[in-house]
This record gives sequence, structure tokens and C-alpha cells, in this order.
Amino acid sequence: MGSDALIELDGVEKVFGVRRRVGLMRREKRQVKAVDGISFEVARGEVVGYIGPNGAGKSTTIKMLTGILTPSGGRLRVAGIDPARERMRLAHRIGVVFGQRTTLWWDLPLKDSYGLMRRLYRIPEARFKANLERCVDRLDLAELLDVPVRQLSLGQRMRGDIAAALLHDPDVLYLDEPTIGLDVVSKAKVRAFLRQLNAELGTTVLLTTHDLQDIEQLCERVMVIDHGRLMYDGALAGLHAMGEGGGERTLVVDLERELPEISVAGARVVKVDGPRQWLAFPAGASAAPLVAEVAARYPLLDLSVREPDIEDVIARMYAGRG
Ligand SMILES: Nc1ncnc2c1ncn2[C@@H]1O[C@H](COP(=O)(O)OP(=O)(O)OP(=O)(O)O)[C@@H](O)[C@H]1O
Repeated sequence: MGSDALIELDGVEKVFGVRRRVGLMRREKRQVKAVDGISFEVARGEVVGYIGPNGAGKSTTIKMLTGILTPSGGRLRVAGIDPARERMRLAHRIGVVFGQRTTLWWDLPLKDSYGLMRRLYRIPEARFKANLERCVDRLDLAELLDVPVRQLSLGQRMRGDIAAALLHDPDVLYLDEPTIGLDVVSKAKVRAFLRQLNAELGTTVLLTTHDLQDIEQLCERVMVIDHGRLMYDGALAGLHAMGEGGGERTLVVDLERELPEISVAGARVVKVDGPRQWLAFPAGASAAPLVAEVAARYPLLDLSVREPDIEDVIARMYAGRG
């Protein structure tokens, strides 16, 4: 394996035994192969997207990379460490952010959570201060430090969680859905911060997300996993090409009242729900002429453009192969 690889997986597998009730009395034991022989390497300083449909095996992979789960087979190293065997030693080298839950103490002000982290990781005072100052400045946390975590908005909490994951200077940062549920402004802040972190400190980032813009704005390399297997590993551009040109974007139109399907050149109505209609158009085309036409011809309250999501791109990738 390459010597400057920070993350190395060779034929990694994870099998879960699940008991299922069959009829009234019997239980059947079944095995689920969540990860089915995955091999890849991530070099120091790379920012890699790890994407795939629900249940593909992404979280299971990340859990093995943190040492929470032990692989059923294959070989796995992070910073030269076998995660499941030396979980505590690895903890000093990695940072983890799960978008759906916080690692912060719910009832404590943010700064007290950070103080506990300092003791937990035995971070030297000077280093802790420098890292905290940097995160507070770059993630706009100054006004939030005295606020208990439970009072923070989702976007504020996420920024707080990202800072917490970085106080001990990890070499690798795993991000599991870091922008899920965030508004546009918070998403932009998080992405800008991660770009800067990678550029300035060379932190290696492995990111799972359902938001294609996270990938477009952060990752030069993307891996697609499905049914526990690696289906694609390469540049995002190549993934788009396999997905037949990147698919379609959607114009979401809110009309003043319910109307029959509207008709606009270059787009087609794919869904109607009361006064709201969804129009699909090629991802490569400009939305401007469509917006102008809709606004000129129909009683309009609001509209927005939705990017294709990862599920769409992957679905087309498979369709393109078939
Ligand atoms: N502890 C477990 N016990 C049994 N089966 C599990 C366990 N954890 C995950 N699985 C199964 O393994 C498969 C992969 O799950 P995983 O959570 O890794 O997918 P994912 O790609 O992260 O999906 P999502 O995008 O929905 O989070 C799924 O079929 C899931 O039901």
C-alpha cells in the first residue's frame, strides 16, 4: 500500500447478524453484508466525498474507520493505526462530526463543552487556546460560547460541533452529513470553513452527504458505494459523465392559485401539488429564460431552482450502464 496513504482499506467487510420474526414463534437468523469487500486509499490532504443511496454502507464504513465497529474481514488502517484495536490512540488523530447528533453536552454552554474536550484529549493549554481562537473566529462562534447547546439553532450547533472535532488538531476529519437540515447561509459557512481548513492545515477530509453541492464545492474525488461495494472512484466530472450529462435541475414554481399544468418551452412539468408545480429542465441549461417566461405568463408568488441530488445522479449512472 502507498506510504503516504492516511486511510487504507483492503477488502474490508462488515456482516451484521439480524434476527427476523417468521410467523408467530420462529425467529430466523439472517446475515446482512453492509460492507462487501471495499478497498481504497486516501492520501494525506485529500478531500473525498463518500456517497451512495440510503443503506449503501456509508455509515458502517465510517464507524469502522473510527473503531466503533470491528470489520468482519479485510484490513484497515488510519494513520497507520488499526482502529478497532487501538481506538483510544486513534481518537487523538481523528475528528468526527455526525450531522444528525451532537457530541456536545446538551445543557452546558459551548465553551464548557470545549473545556471538557480539552481535558478528555489532554490538549496542551497553548495549543487548545490557539485552535479555539481560530475556530471561534472562522466559524463565528464568539457570541455563542456562553449559550447552552440546547438553545443553539441547528446551523449554530453544527458549527459548534465542527469546532469541537478540531480542538485536538486531528489529521483526519470524518463528516457524516455535515450540512443536513442547514439553511443556505449556514451551508455556505460550513463549506467555506472546510475549504480553508484543508488549504491551510492540510487536514484530510472524508465526507458523506446527500447534497451534491457539498461534493461539487469541496471534493476533487468522489467514491460511490452501493450495496456495500465501491461502484466508482474518481473525479466528480467523470461521475456526471456516467450520469448522462448531470441530469436535470428542477424549477419549483409557487403560483397564486391552482392551475392546470403550465407550459414552458425547454421544461416539463413533473409534479403538481395544489398551487405548486415542479418543472424539470436539463442541468446544463440556464434557468433564466424559464424564470422569465413563467413570470411573464403566469400569476406567480415565488420560485426556486433545485439542484439534482446525489440519488438522481447515481440512479442515472446505473441507468447509463444498463
Ligand atoms: N447495527 C446493525 N445491525 C444490523 N444491520 C445494520 C446495522 N447497521 C447497519 N445495518 C445495515 O447495513 C446496511 C448499511 O447501513 P449503513 O447505515 O451503513 O448505510 P448508509 O449508507 O450509511 O445509509 P444512510 O444514507 O441511510 O445513512 C443497511 O442495510 C443497514 O440496515
